[in-house]
Amino acid sequence: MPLGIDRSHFLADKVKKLEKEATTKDERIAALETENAMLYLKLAQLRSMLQSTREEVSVLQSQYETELQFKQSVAESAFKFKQELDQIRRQASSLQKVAIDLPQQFQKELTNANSVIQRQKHMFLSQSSSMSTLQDQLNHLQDTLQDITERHDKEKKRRQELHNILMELRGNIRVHCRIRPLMEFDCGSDDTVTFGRPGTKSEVVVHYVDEENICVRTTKHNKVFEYERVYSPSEGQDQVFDEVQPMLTSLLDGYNICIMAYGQTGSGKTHTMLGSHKNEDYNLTTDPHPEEGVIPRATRELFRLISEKPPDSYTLEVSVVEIYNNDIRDLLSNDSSAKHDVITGADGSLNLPTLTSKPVETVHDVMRMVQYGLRTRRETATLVHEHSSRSHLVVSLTLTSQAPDFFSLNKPPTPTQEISTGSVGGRDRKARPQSVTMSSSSLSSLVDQSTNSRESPGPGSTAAVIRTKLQLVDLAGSECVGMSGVTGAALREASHINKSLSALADVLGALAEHRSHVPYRNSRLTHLLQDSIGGDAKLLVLLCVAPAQRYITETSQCLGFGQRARQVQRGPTKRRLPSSAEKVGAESVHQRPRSGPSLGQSPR
Ligand SMILES: Nc1ncnc2c1ncn2[C@@H]1O[C@H](COP(=O)(O)OP(=O)(O)OP(=O)(O)O)[C@@H](O)[C@H]1O
Repeated sequence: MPLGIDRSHFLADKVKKLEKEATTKDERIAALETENAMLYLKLAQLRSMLQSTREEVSVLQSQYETELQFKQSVAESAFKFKQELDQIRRQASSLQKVAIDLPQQFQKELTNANSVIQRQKHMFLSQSSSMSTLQDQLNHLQDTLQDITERHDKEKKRRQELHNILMELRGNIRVHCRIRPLMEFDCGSDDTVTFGRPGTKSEVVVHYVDEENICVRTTKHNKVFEYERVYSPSEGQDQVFDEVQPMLTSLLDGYNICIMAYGQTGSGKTHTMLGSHKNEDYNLTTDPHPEEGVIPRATRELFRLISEKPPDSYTLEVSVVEIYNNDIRDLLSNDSSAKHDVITGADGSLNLPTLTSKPVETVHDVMRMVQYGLRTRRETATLVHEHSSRSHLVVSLTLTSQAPDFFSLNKPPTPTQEISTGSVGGRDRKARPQSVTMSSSSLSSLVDQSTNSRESPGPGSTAAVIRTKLQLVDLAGSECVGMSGVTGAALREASHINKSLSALADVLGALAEHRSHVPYRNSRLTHLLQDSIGGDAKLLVLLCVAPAQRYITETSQCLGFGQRARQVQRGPTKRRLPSSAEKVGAESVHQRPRSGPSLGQSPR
């Protein structure tokens, strides 16, 4: 083969091949381009699908996230619930345990409580048995105490009775002592702020110890005084009168009675005997008043006792006398300045023949008479207090029994007493013998007035007349002239008061020491009260004391006076008897030596 032909062939072939290949390729390209377009389309479709898918995915994503969150929160809640559940389970299981233990524990505690109750019950039973033993012992002790108290009271009463009998047998003077409360005027010129303070003049130095003892306590000494009865400052008028009351029955039994208040000025004598100055006119009423004193109370009691007796069997008369500057003045007389004197009768009896004596029928009558007398009684305002009594006041109540059967109305006489009767209203001295034996000098005049005014029982009547007298004495107060600050006439009064009171003390001293001479006549006071002091009246001295230091000298003197009075022994008190009266009256001077020297040696 030639090289040029072959090569063109080859090239033609080749071109042809290439052309074929190119056509194939073009076809291929067209196909590919179609395919590519298709693919683009598809791609677009796919893209839009992708887009929507993406959106869906995003929605789903967000849903998923929401769900995831929800799931998470559910999971969290579930976890929490689980935890709570676990806790509840745990609690339930512990509760279960407790529930299981509880009955056992309860049972245990119940058992314990039962045993405690049993123990307590046992203790209670043993305690209540010891309590009841103690209660029994207490009851027993209380019974014993009550028994002892009753026995003590009985013994005390018995002792008091025996003491009283002994006193009566000896003829002792009963002495009571009343301590008044501290009053504003006890300060004197001191500052009232220091009222009652220790170291001041109003300091309380007089102390109530018990019903029978009083103590004076100062920086220098302590001294105890004993009396039949001591009244504390808190005891009132009624308590004082409770002690006085039994004496009044004696008056109806035929004994003379004298109650005398003694003490320094301002110590409460007038308060005790009449009542408080604060009560207008000392309470001149018929009705009882809590503050009224011994005089209205005694009068009321006398009328009460009389009301228990047959009508008209007793009559009462009153006389009111003052001893002022050693003169006796009749405060019921129209002429109260007239002086009266004690007259000694032929039989030795004492009389005040000129004295006024008024019949009385009610307490009001008596108090009206006393009031009348008080209006003229001398009073002066002193530095101690504004109503200082400047005279001794003696209110006498004379009781006349007109009972024909006196002794059936009263106690039977003792064998030593002589009984006879006299004709009432007769002029024969034997017909009115009791009047002569009266301790007061006013008696004779009273006898004359009353016997004359009485309706006489017919001739041959055997009616007995018996007179007894109640003397109620409010003494003027002893006073320290410096302290009371009186001058001029008042100083003279004070001097008379002090003199008469010291005469009274001298009489008691002489009686107590059984001296042969008893100086009754040294003063009108002692002369007037001679029969009551040295004679046979039942005599009660009411000492009145103020508690303040400023009066210590006067108080000590007063308490000493009381001690001296207690030592006086006058022999048995004599009962008034209708027939023996004159005899007793005539003998009164001579009989006294039997009871002790003091009784027989009164100077007449
Ligand atoms: N126990 C008492 N309770 C209350 N007040 C009392 C008591 N005792 C006395 N008094 C009062 O003290 C004052 C003086 O008393 P009272 O006038 O009785 O004294 P007195 O001793 O009679 O004096 P004088 O001797 O100067 O007349 C009065 O205001 C009185 O009311």
